[in-house]
Amino acid sequence: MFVESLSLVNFRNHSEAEFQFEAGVNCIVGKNGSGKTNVLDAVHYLSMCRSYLNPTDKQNIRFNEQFFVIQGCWMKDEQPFNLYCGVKAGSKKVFKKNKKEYNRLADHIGHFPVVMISPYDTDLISEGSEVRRRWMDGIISQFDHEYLSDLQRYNKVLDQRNALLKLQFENGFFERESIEIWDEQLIKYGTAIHNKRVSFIDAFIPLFQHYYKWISQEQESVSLNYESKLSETDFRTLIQQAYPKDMRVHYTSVGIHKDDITFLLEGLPIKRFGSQGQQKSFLIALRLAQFDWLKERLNQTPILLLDDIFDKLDNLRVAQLMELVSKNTFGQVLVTDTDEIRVSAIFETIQVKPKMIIFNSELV
Ligand SMILES: Nc1ncnc2c1ncn2[C@@H]1O[C@H](COP(=O)(O)OP(=O)(O)OP(=O)(O)O)[C@@H](O)[C@H]1O
Repeated sequence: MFVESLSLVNFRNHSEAEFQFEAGVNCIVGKNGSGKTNVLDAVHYLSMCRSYLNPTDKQNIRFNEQFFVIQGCWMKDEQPFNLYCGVKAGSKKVFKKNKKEYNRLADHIGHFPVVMISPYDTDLISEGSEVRRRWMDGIISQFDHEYLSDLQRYNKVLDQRNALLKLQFENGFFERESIEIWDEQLIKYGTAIHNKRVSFIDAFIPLFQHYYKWISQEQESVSLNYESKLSETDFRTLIQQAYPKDMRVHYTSVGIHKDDITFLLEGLPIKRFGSQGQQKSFLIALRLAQFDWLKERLNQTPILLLDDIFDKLDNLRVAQLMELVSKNTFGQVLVTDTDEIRVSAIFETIQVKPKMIIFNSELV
């Protein structure tokens, strides 16, 4: 599967732009701020129905414009698929496959997979638990649509339960029976989600450890620890125990919306104890494992988007990584860099001839 062409109108800094890609390695080269990452993000949009960089659709419209359109032609099993995403200020996002609009965006997820490796991945380590939950949910949802609907239902019920807790608090009374109405559904969806998260992390760890060892060439041990109160106590007991607290804070204080994943290096949180180099290797290993995971589950090779990887690693590591991803087991790769000479030299060392797309920022 690969993206053959892409056209952008008013998407971030691109007023109008068209790109043709090859099925193998493609290199987008241009100055800082010329819009290379935005091209990768447009590919991400057509795959995941949302931006990798900015989850608020409207903020991706070019400044002072009213809409953006991204269109792309994907080749999958030798069939072309025309994907369309349109966002207009004040209207609902429109997403189409072969001119037919989706009723539910969830139906698109998992059919045109991509994996992005980006400098913003550091958020996975440095930011709060929500970012890590979103990462895990994003992967599981691509191959398990039941998981995605359970998650959507869970979040809906959670919002309703929280709204009721708040309303009762504002009106100065507490009526447990009316809140309990929401508990059954919360327990049902929450427990199913929790079980799937446990299985995912268990199966994902060995893949991730394999890639970490490969990229770091070090012997240090790394792991992922899924943290959830539901692993110690069943959700029903937790919810009942939490009533006094929920009443006080007027929101639901236990559940899978509080889960986290700790990234471990030698058994300690990498956030506090890992060097910058170790953190970079950790994140790349996480993404490569994600790639393998999706490829196996979806029976479809994701497109690999490598943003600014050359600034992240030393030349030797970059060459090693490029050699890996240029092999047949990886499919289409889109790479960005600022330096044409550097990027050409690296690909020459590994005897790969990428398609070069050179940005002339004046055209943007
Ligand atoms: N909504 C928007 N409208 C217009 N321009 C935007 C919008 N959002 C971002 N930009 C512009 O896009 C540019 C950044 O694009 P992008 O991150 O793709 O560049 P890049 O070529 O990847 O840069 P670098 O090499 O520094 O990573 C910035 O100039 C930014 O101001």
